[in-house]
Parts: sequence; C-alpha cells; structure tokens
Amino acid sequence: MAKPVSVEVWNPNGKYRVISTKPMPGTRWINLLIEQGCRVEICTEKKTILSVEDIIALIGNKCDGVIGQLTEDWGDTLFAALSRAGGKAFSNMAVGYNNVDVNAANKYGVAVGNTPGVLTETTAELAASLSLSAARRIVEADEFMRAGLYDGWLPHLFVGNLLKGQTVGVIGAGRIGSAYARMMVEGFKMNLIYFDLYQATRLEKFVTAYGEFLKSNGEQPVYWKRASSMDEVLREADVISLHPVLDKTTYHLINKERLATMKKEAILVNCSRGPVVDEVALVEHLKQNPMFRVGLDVFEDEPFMKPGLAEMKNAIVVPHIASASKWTREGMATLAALNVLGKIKGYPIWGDPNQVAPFLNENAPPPAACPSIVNAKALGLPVSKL
Ligand SMILES: NC(=O)c1ccc[n+]([C@@H]2O[C@H](COP(=O)([O-])OP(=O)(O)OC[C@H]3O[C@@H](n4cnc5c(N)ncnc54)[C@H](O)[C@@H]3O)[C@@H](O)[C@H]2O)c1
Ligand SMILES: O=C(O)[C@H](O)CO
Repeated sequence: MAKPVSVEVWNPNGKYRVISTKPMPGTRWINLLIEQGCRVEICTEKKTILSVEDIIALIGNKCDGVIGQLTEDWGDTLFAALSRAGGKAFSNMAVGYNNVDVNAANKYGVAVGNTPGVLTETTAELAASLSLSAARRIVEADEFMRAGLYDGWLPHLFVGNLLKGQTVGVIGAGRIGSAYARMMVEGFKMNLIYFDLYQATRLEKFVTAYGEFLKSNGEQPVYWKRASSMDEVLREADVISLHPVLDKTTYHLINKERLATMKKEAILVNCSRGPVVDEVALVEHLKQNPMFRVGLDVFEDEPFMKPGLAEMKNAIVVPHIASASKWTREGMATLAALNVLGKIKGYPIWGDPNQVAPFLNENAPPPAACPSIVNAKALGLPVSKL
C-alpha cells in the first residue's frame, strides 16, 4: 500500500477532481478550475521530487486530470494509473516535456499539455544574463569583493570580454533561441550565427533590418548567418547558447570533440536541458581551458552537478531558474490548468500555441480551448476555430 500523500483541498464538492502535484504560483489557476466545477487538490508534501508511487497515491481511484512537474517521470505506469482513475488529461507546468512518454499517453488516450509562449522572454533574459555574467566575470568579482580581497583599482583586475562586434551563436533558434538572439544582437550589437533544423525567417529579417538601421546611423552594421552544421557555429561564435528541445538527436550534442572545436575563450550557455551537454567532458574542458567560461541553468543529473563542476571558477551555475519571473510562473500555472480543464470540458485545441496571450488576460475569461496539447494530432482532437 502506498503511503498517503498530504494535500490541500479547494472546492471539495466540485464535480471533477483535478490534482496539482505541487503548489503553483498565483491563484488565478485555482479560481479558473473552481469556477468550472473542479475540486482542486494540491500536493503539500515537503519533498521536492515526488516518486511515481507518491503520484499513484495522489491519483487514487478517481481523478479527472493532473497538473505535473518536469521533475516527475510520466511514463506508462502513471498514465495507466491516471487512465484507471478515469483521467484523460495531464499537463506539465513547463514547455519542455522530455519527462513525459507521449507514446504511453497516446496508448491510454491521455492528452498531454505544455506551456509554450509565456516563458520565452523570461528564459531568454536568463540566458542573456548568464552570457553577460560570464563575459564580465560578475560572479567571480562578487565573490572577490565579499571575501575582502579588493584593495584598489588595477588595470588587470577581472578583465573580461567585450561582446560588441563579437559573434553570438544560437543552437536551436525556436521561440527562446530566437528571443535570446534578438536580445544579444540588439542589446550588444553582436553578429549572429545560428543552427536549427528549420530556417528562422523572422529572426533573419530582424537582424537584417537592425543592421540597416545601424548603418544608416553611421554605425557598424550587424550580420546574420544560418550555419549548415552545428560545428560551424561552434567554430565561429564567441558566445554560444543552447536552446534545442532534448530528444535523442540532441543528447550530448556538446561533447568532448565538439568542445575542442570551440574558441579557447568562448562562452557556452545552457538554458535548455542538462543532458544536451556531456557534463563530465565539460568539467574536463573547463579545467584545461581556464579562459573558457560557461553559464549553466540546467544539469545532466539534476539536481546534482558532476564532480568538479562546483569548484570551477570559470563556471556560473544557477538552479534551473530560467523561467522564474512572477508573471511567467503564474502564466505557466494558468496554461497548465487550462490544458487540463479544456480536455475535461471537451474543448478544442487552440490554433496557435505560440499565441497564448488571450489565456493570460486577467480581465477577461479565457477562450474555451486547450492552450497547448502536444499529442492533439495523435489523439485526433479538434482544433479551435476561435
Ligand atoms: N531552463 C529552463 O528553465 C527552460 C525554460 C524554458 C524552456 N527550456 C527548454 O528549452 C527548450 C526550447 O524551448 P522553446 O520554447 O524555444 O521550444 P521551440 O520548440 O520553439 O524551439 C526548439 C528548437 O530546437 C530546434 N531543434 C530541434 N532539434 C534540433 C537539433 N538536433 N539541432 C538544432 N536544433 C534543433 C527546433 O527546430 C526548434 O526550433 C524546451 O524544450 C525546454 O527543454 C528550459
Ligand atoms: O521547460 C520548461 O518550461 C522549463 O525547464 C521550466 O520553465
């Protein structure tokens, strides 16, 4: 028998039982569920990562839908349990869903939601912060100051890299990669080289137009290039930021050989998923190349770091906080709740999961649609005409 898991209950007499495996920011998501007749149960267990057994206990015998987290292993066992309990809806409170076995969800007819769009700028801003912090050695300098080591201005003290005129490389120029590229190009007047399976037409147009603007003002223009291989980006860029999805094509995309092709003083930023980088190879590379710097938001064996990483002065490490702005996190909770609610209510799927603003407007009721269901096609779910 699984141990009972502690929950906080809202609207106990609601017709549909919806579980959230974690307390989530804001209250709009709870109110939206309650207004539509849901009983909402929020897991209040103290431990950060729930096990499959914990979640099975939460699901129980009757559960219409679950809002879950990227730390949870949503595979066959959990989708089978949800299906047995009558559930047909699950949503990650995240855009990435590499923790979800979508084929297993398809097998049990469970819709899988995610939360694109609302976290694009927030995540790109963190990638830009890590790029700048690494270039200007901000964390090292802060530690130096606090250790009482500063005894006066010196010509060589914490000399870093000037970004202006350098080249920013983006691997995975989707929503977040493109937003990051625009920030680096416009903010720091960097040239762009990117690699993606698809052409980032809007991004290219933006850089072209900005380059023309700079030129017309008598300034050095900026340029873009779509690389024909990832290696081209690694060889040419001074700052490289990783923004692909994690799947079998991107696992250990950055490995020992590829690190060796990068410039000795390059900066590597990862705000995608930890396993995109071979972290053991990275630690070795950081040891051998003290001028090479990294900014990491994600780790291969989260929440752990590979041995040696924490000791590296040329690494900045933060605990998976790229989407952590109040507006974004409340919006993610709202989108996740509306994915589950929409499926329970039989609503169609929103036509463009990149345009989620109507769901986030606090002054109007959200559209009667599921904002983003990744397996909508596989399940044959209808698309909204709104
Ligand atoms: N650190 C965080 O807190 C955080 C926050 C949000 C998203 N993420 C991660 O960022 C990822 C991207 O999010 P997004 O909203 O920009 O998604 P997106 O789908 O818009 O962009 C992903 C891009 O990666 C490209 N891609 C896929 N395989 C590739 C490959 N082999 N080589 C190069 N490019 C490839 C796709 O074509 C696409 O353009 C998410 O899947 C998630 O894992 C992390
Ligand atoms: O995929 C995601 O959304 C993140 O990792 C958390 O915001």
